[in-house]
This record gives sequence, C-alpha cells and structure tokens, in this order.
Amino acid sequence: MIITTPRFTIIEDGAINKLKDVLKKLNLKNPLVITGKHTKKYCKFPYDIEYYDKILSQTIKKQDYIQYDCIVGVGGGRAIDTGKYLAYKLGVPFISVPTTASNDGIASPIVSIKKPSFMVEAPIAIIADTEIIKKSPKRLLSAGMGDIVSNITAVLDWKLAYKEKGERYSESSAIFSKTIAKELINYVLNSDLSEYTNKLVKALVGSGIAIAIANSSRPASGSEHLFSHALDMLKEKYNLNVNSLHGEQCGVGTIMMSYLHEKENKKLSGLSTKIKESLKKVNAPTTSKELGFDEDIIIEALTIAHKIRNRWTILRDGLNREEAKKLAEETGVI
Ligand SMILES: NC(=O)c1ccc[n+]([C@@H]2O[C@H](COP(=O)([O-])OP(=O)(O)OC[C@H]3O[C@@H](n4cnc5c(N)ncnc54)[C@H](O)[C@@H]3O)[C@@H](O)[C@H]2O)c1
Ligand SMILES: O=P(O)(O)OC[C@@H](O)CO
Ligand SMILES: [Zn+2]
Repeated sequence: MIITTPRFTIIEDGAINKLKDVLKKLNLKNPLVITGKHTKKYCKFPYDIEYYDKILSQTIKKQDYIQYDCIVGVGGGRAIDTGKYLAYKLGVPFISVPTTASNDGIASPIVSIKKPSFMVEAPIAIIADTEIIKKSPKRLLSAGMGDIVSNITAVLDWKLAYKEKGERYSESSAIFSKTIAKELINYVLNSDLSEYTNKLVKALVGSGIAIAIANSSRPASGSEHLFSHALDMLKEKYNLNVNSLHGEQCGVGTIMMSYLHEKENKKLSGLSTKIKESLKKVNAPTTSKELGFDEDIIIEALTIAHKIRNRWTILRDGLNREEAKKLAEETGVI
C-alpha cells in the first residue's frame, strides 16, 4: 500500500502568491489551471486556464494535455475535485489551491466528482490563502464544519466495523481524525469564532491527510456520508431543485448518526446535542427545512443509506421507514 501525502502545505494570508515558488521547488514548469467562473479572478498567473465544467463536459484525451506537467485546482470543492481527477487521468501531480473551506477534498487523496468516489494520489501541494478563504461566502465556511463533525461518527462507525466485522482499522488515523473534529467543536462552542476560518482550514487539511494515512476515507466518512450520498442520489432520481452542499448534508447526517451511537453507548450521551450546537453556532443547517428537503426525502435517504456502498456502520442492515422517521423526529431534523 503506497501512502501519498502533500509535500508542501501553506496555510496563510497571501499564500496564492507562492504558487510560482512551489512549482519551482517541485521542478514543475507548465501547469494547467482548473477553476470556476466565480474564482477565475484569483488566477492572476501566466498559465493556461480551463473551467471545470468544460473539463467535465468532455472525454479527457491525454494528447490534448500533453504539454502540461501538472494540474492546479483553484476554487471550491468541484473545481478542486475536477482538477484532481484530470491530474489522475493524465498521470501528473495535482496542486490544490482552495478559495474556500467547504469540505476536506482540499487535501484528500479522493476524487468524488465521479460516483462512487475513489482513491487517487494526495495533492502534491496545498496552497490555502486564508485571506481569500475568509472572504468566501459564509455559507461555504459553515458547510466545512459539517465535513469536520462527520469525522466523529465516521470514526465511531469504523470502530464498530472493526469490532463487528473484523475490518482493518488504523488507531492512529482514527485518533488523529477524531481529535481534529473534537478540537474544532470545542473551539466553536467556547469562543467568539475570530479564529474559526484558520482553524477550519487546518482541520480540513488534517482530515484529508488522515484519509491519506489510512489509505481510505474511513476516518472521515461513515454513516453520515452514506446519508449525504443517498440525498445526492435522490436529488438526481427525483430531479430535485435543492442546492444543499456536501458539508451541510453531512452535518445533518452526523446529528442523526451520533444519536444512534449514543443510544448504544452511554459514554456518548449528549454527543448529538453537542454536535448540533456546534453546527448552529456557525449557522450550518441542522434540519431538513434548513437543508431544503421535504421530510419524506430525509426519511427515504435514511432507509437507503446503508445500501450506498459496502461500508458497515451504525445503520447495519438499514432502518425501516418507522425507525427512520423516529430518528429524524427525535433529533429535530424533521
Ligand atoms: N474529493 C473529496 O474528498 C471531496 C469531498 C467532498 C466533496 N467533494 C467535492 O466537492 C463538491 C462540493 O464542493 P462545495 O461544497 O465547495 O460546492 P461547489 O464546488 O459545488 O460550489 C462551491 C461554489 O462556491 C464558489 N466559490 C468558491 N470559492 C469562492 C470564493 N472565494 N468566492 C466566491 N465564490 C467561491 C465556487 O465557484 C462554487 O460556485 C462535491 O460535488 C464533490 O465534487 C470532494
Ligand atoms: O469516501 P466518501 O464517502 O466519498 O468521502 C470522502 C469525503 O467526503 C470525506 O469527507
Ligand atoms: Zn466529506
């Protein structure tokens, strides 16, 4: 198993201006920049630029990109994910330049733009300009909290799979991932949030690295992500016009899945409420209404989540409609 982690990680105001130095250190000379329409304004570099939706609308042919020796993703989750995917297809390194902090894709060795998500190499460098990220839409920064609290239930599910199914489990990456989430939750609940963005970026980078060390998304993706992926599936199935973000969906999923864990383990009592309070403090959604879904979609997502992928979690062989409805009601999600 080859574990790849970023060579350089820069998290500071003005970091984007160091892209040239990082390329030089890595002996990379001709990048292609992948970005989105709202974030092209940050790409003040002398390199070729393509929009991520153009890349996704066509079949990637290696010969069309032969002149580039790396890909640089500048933007939100989809821009970064598309750049990471293109780099994988071309067999060249990827440099992640997030302009917001909405999920841990900024550092993870995972491509989610194609379903199901799959492992690729970690970005060779992460350049997180906190000055730009701080100015990004607040809603995106709230969504990032959802992809961090997810680590709590992801690790609980991973431990359950180890105990009940003998699945491979890495204590070190589990503790790393869980601690990142607990630290951010405690900071959010006990502070004025003045350092929130900086701490969120570090947490998302750490979460991506925990995935790299485990060589699996297990430290950051459990039953709460199954619920989020189920919502994504239902959005497509029913052609729903709901623009909820990955992190927002995962946050609501974490409230419910931590409640299921709490019911089986007295030592966890109060966990779901604490998670909900931390999401509320950063204005992240905590109900189906705030997410934009009708109650019956939430219930249906809960009943199909366990089938999304072969990953053993607290959902075990799945909830029926009554159990799903009860869970969503008792946690205040519906
Ligand atoms: N690979 C992984 O580990 C992983 C994990 C979770 C999600 N993802 C990917 O992330 C996507 C979701 O990402 P998302 O929640 O960021 O949504 P998104 O990428 O769909 O939308 C983010 C929006 O915010 C805009 N934006 C970003 N930075 C901005 C800035 N500084 N100022 C103004 N606008 C800015 C972008 O242009 C975009 O319109 C998923 O579809 C998936 O592809 C990947
Ligand atoms: O493996 P998945 O479930 O796509 O998870 C990846 C990432 O979303 C974890 O935060
Ligand atoms: Zn996630």
